[in-house]
Amino acid sequence: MQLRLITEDRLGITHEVLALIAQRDLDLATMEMGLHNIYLNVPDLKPAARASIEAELLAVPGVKRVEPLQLMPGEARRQQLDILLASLAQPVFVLDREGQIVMVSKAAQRAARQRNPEWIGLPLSALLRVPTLWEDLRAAGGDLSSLEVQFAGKAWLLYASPLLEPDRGALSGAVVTLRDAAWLGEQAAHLQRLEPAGGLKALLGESLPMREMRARAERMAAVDAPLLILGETGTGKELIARACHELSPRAQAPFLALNAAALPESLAESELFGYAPGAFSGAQRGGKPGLLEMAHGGTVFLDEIGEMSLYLQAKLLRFLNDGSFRRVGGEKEQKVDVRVVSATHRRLDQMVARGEFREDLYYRLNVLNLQVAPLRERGDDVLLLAEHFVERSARQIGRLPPRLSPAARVALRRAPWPGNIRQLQNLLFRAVTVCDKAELEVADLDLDAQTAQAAQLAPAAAPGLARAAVPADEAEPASWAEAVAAFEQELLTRLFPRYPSSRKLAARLGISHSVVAGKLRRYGIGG
Ligand SMILES: Nc1ncnc2c1ncn2[C@@H]1O[C@H](COP(=O)(O)OP(=O)(O)OP(=O)(O)O)[C@@H](O)[C@H]1O
Repeated sequence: MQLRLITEDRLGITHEVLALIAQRDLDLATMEMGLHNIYLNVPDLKPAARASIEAELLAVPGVKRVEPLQLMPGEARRQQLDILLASLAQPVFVLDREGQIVMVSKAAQRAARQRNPEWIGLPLSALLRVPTLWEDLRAAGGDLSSLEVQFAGKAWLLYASPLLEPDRGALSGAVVTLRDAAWLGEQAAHLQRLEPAGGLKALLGESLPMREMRARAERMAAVDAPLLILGETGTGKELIARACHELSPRAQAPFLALNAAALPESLAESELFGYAPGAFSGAQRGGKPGLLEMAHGGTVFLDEIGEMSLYLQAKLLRFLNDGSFRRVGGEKEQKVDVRVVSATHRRLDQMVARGEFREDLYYRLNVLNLQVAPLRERGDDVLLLAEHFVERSARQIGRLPPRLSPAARVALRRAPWPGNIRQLQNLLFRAVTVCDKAELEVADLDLDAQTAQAAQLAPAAAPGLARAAVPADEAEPASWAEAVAAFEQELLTRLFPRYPSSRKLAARLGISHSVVAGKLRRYGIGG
């Protein structure tokens, strides 16, 4: 039987309690002390004898209360620790000051498929076959992160935190956690998910192109094949890719995105395929898994695929052909199961014709495809989205959402939106944060010169929205020359944000620089 004595803080009280137990000829298995507490484990004490010993203990000066106890505090702590070690999802090892294992999580045993491995007392360096592990850990003050090691036949990343002596701060051991590529993938997916997921419901819009696109996306999400999403910049291609992942059987595994245009070739390669130990000088000694490994079982979204170098295109093609690849600087073939969803604002078919994109890769990526309509072809979705963004921006900064004046609605509806939904979203966020009026006027919208001009060029002003809702491209041109001018202006307005100089535009369109410069001046594009 176990007892807890609540006592005063009096010198000699413990001796008197021990003497009393000894007088009764009882065997004391363990005893623990705390402030105002004495814990006794007396196995031979029978419940029937409890009342009499309690009376004797209470007679000791300073003993205030005596209670039965389920578990001694040390035993309770050990049980809690066992539960903790069993609940950790990753292999965890607690090391002593010699780098020897003193505690192990159940996940480590599960990973190694061993029920009662004899690891306690073994140096972790021997188990992980990294002879210098403890020296390296000590040199790093017990603090190491993402060192690649082999354990139970697969690669893990090792993270260590120091255990320090309370007074001297010297290293008294370390807690070492092993994390696999899938865990890293989940973390990266959380970090990449800037907006709450919401499947196809997150894709607002009731226009015919949007309804058709959602229906098609729903069908394609379920088919486990590469998907290519085509559409202008800012039309929601990434949102659609996420929605397709969430609706697919891979929804529980990570969705990881790489923007091929945002990184130089070598960085994009190591991000996507990872690198092997010692691949670069200065890189982490143990190598690093890439997005493909981290997204195993899930989806990798390759944005701006049209910007991918020919070298990376070849490497990606090989992966799409047989699911295998090598890390940068690595010898070993890796095999993973990942669905590739890619997107571009470029005409890949034309790039193929010009030899800028591999034809074989184009067909591999384009097994399924989705075409996303630009905002100017989505009719009244502009207003629906505008109200949504006004509401959301107001909520974010904690103010009441302003109304859109009728004239502001007409202007929004007529603008060509070369940057599509992203442009609309940014413009309204700016307007809602800068202007504190209850109604946003056209002037508050800060439509840039091109957008404002195009809004004015659109069909005659209408009092209601019904007439104003006619898209600019459906208006009857007065003459051939006006139609050509409208086309040129629309094309240059749309391309200018991506090729923001007459030289870049001329190179993109394959015409002379002076012709482009003249037209930009004529249409007042780019200042
Ligand atoms: N239908 C929609 N409903 C609500 N928000 C949308 C919709 N489409 C896009 N958005 C929002 O617009 C912004 C741009 O979308 P996204 O990044 O998906 O476009 P994108 O086509 O991938 O752009 P880029 O070509 O530049 O990579 C995001 O903030 C997204 O949440």
